[in-house]
Amino acid sequence: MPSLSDAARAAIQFTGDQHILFSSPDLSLLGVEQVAEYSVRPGQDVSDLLRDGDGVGFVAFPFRRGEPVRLAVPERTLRLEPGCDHRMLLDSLGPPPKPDRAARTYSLRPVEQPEEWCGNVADVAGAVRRGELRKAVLARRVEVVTDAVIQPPQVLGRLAQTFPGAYLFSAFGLVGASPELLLSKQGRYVESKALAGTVRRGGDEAADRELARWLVESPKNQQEHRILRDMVLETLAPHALSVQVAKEPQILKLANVQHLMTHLTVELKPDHPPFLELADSLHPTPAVCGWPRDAAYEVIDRVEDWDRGLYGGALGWVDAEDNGCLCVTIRCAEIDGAHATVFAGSGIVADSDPAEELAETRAKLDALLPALIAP
Ligand SMILES: C=C(O[C@@H]1C=C(C(=O)O)C=C[C@H]1O)C(=O)O
Repeated sequence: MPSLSDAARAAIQFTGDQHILFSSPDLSLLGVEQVAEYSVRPGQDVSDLLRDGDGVGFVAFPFRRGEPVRLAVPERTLRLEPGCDHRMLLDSLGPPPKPDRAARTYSLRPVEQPEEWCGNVADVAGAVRRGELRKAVLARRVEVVTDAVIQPPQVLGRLAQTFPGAYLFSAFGLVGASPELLLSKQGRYVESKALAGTVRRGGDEAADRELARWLVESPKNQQEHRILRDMVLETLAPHALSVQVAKEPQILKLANVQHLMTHLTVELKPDHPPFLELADSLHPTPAVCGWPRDAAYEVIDRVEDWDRGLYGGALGWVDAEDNGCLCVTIRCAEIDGAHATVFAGSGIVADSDPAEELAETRAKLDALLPALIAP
């Protein structure tokens, strides 16, 4: 297995926790040294900005369409190609600077009161039953307060252990391990791994299989998934020479939950739009917003009195040759010193049960909380 060069190690040591990192199972990128940050429009040609650095930029779409997309261009980007264990990058960050002292206390506080959030779920399910929209994704937050600084590299290291197949990121003030691929592009080929429909894990293989079968046979989850699958397919189809997609969703099994997943591979027409523009046409998908998009935004505005910021957005990289990879910005936390805010959302359709949706967000939060509060 190839290892990092000494120069790369030195660069990483040099940047301490100023690094910006995005890691997929087959490629890890670590941006180092003076990161220039720009606000860009998704249709903008960013290749000149990228060439001011070394040809790669880290990108974050906020949840809200129309808000500027953030592009951070590092002077140097370290790449680990397929075959490398992306955890090597994290390991090579070395032990994070020792906190003044170990954390002794942790407190967790749901920012949205669970009863109120459940009331909103019932309200939105009613709107779906009345035909105002087909699906909306409602989110909630948990605040973590501890008595020592939370170290992003440490959190990332724990997430990498628990979620080895995830898109890991530590960038733009967020740390997370997303299971969902909005879009990746290599030359004329794009891929998307759309997730919607969730069930918890069981205690053993047999229980997992039983729960997965329930998920596959659940009309409510199939409907949530179908809305997403159709939208992704219909958005990419006009640009496609060919599309490969299975008729039925697969099960994606994570450490905390199982999802329905549709994996699409598309060969683009030669005159296809650039990567960020294609990603923008998908974003935000019904996995994090709902459908129709405008009606879902309206419902979210009505019941959520906070700004999702980058949560529910898309995060990843783009290069000067118009290749790139963006995951859906979920299963993540905003870290600020000894304070973190963790996000989780859930797709609401006509027969959503508030208590079940609340339990689903709890299972999703389980992806992050142990990594933040591990002693
Ligand atoms: C919105 C989130 O997750 C999304 C919602 C899902 C669902 O409702 O079943 C499943 C996967 C994700 O696309 C989140 O984790 O915050």
